[in-house]
Amino acid sequence: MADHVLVFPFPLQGHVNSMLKLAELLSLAGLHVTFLNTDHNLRLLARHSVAYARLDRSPRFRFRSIPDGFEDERRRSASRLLDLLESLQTRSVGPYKDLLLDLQHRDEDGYRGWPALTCVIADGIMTFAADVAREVGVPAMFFRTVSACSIWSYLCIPELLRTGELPFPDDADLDEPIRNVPGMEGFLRRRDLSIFCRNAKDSTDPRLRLVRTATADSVRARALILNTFESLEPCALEHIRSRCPVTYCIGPLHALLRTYYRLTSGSDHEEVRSTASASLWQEDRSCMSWLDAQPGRSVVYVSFGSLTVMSPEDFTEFWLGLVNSGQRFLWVVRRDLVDGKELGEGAAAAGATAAQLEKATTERGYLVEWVPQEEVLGHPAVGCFLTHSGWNSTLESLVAGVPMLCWPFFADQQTNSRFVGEVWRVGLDMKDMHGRDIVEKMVREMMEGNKAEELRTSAAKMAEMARDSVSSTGGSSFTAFEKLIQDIRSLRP
Ligand SMILES: O=c1ccn([C@@H]2O[C@H](COP(=O)(O)OP(=O)(O)O[C@H]3O[C@H](CO)[C@@H](O)[C@H](O)[C@H]3O)[C@@H](O)[C@H]2O)c(=O)[nH]1
Ligand SMILES: C[C@H]1CC[C@@H]2C(C(=O)O)=CO[C@@H](O)[C@@H]21
Repeated sequence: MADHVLVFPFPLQGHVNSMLKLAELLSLAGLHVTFLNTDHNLRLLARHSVAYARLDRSPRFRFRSIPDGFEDERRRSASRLLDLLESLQTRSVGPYKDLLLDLQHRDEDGYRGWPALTCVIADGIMTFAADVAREVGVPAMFFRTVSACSIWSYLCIPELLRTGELPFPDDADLDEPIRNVPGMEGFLRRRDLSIFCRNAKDSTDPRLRLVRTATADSVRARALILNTFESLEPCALEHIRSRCPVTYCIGPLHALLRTYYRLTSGSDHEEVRSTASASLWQEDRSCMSWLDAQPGRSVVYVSFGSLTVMSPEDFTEFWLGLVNSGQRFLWVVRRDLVDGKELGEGAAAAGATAAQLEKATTERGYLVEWVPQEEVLGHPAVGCFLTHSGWNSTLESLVAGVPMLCWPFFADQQTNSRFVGEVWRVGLDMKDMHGRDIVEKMVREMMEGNKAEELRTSAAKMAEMARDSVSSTGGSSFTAFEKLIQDIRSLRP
């Protein structure tokens, strides 16, 4: 008898990336998988993702979509996250329930031989997705796309509020240590809690409430699945397990997927990095040829993920800092990276210095709108990653052994970057710092001299730990994934 899982990510790039990898893994392990997108994202995936093209032909995999309730085709940007969630909860919930009811029966929709739904794996930020599944009699598990350290800090929000550590006073010293996140007492400062905590004036702040309640609900699930590995976050995981004993750590998912490709194809699949891409935007592959022409470890790869927005001033300061550092750089400049501007206007915002910047960029830099990031990080020319510390980017950099310079924007990123700098020691944390001189100084530290060598050595060790965790001979994530499959199979009605 076969099993069938519906995987439903929150419809943003960072969530779709990891959950599509999870979905592909489930299918490689022999399960039937329905991957649920919003109509908007399915159109983008179908146009731009290499993984989509391959998976859509696979007999055990199918894509389905429902409306997200937004009328327009504009990007689902950081400023619209709460509206997007609200719209999913109110307008998409009907079509979602209808789909689940359909999938409870076999052979619907012409898919002969497809088994009835065994379980739903929903993004933990969408509590309603599991509620509806249970309502129609389908068991549900949660997948959280963020780090265990940030999840644990979110679980401590009630205690931070109770003890008065939250909200921060108006004139808060952001370097003040945080005392009520057990296990992080020695190094977590106010500034390392999510910006959602920093910005909250009281406990009713909507973003604070979202991460607090969604996280509390995620750990009440029958199982929680995380894209991390045991040896990376042992302390946070121990605390999370005190609330949610069945927590599967199966990351880094992109590395586990490579293990499975090797096992199922019998060869060391060289194309894996590109075939796994779940991009919602067109990847500009010309950057790979540009990288081919650069010396080993000479390039600073710069990307702030899919949601970060920065002021024209910060954009200019980053650009000047990179140019003044004298290093080569490859920079992902999304159309909507610079606040309220289109690509090109950001450059214009540099004002009088634009010509100077452009000349230096032509000599040493390369600006693109979107790249195949896993491949870029795996390229020998890349020496460090200037990142916003999104969890996928962090894991991709860890696996590639590339040291990180962190400039977090929001959500889990403030906490991730502290771990990169202080706990894992595989990079430097530049949070809350601004200005060309800082950028120049820190980029130089990352790329030249003793510090750079130290960071490379610890990044290489960390990469080895990550690879060990996905090894088919007893790796913790590999083993946890096998247990997860057994758990899912045991749910069959
Ligand atoms: O040019 C690019 C730039 C990025 N990526 C990929 O896009 C993903 C970006 O994900 P992430 O690094 O996690 O950043 P965000 O897009 O900002 O992700 C959101 O979702 C993550 C998972 O929940 C959170 O950790 C972040 O804080 C949140 O902003 C990664 O897999 C990258 O490989 C590309 O493929 N090409
Ligand atoms: C919807 C955004 C706010 C919190 C979400 C999140 C998480 O904690 O799961 C991380 O990054 C953002 O994409 C999500």
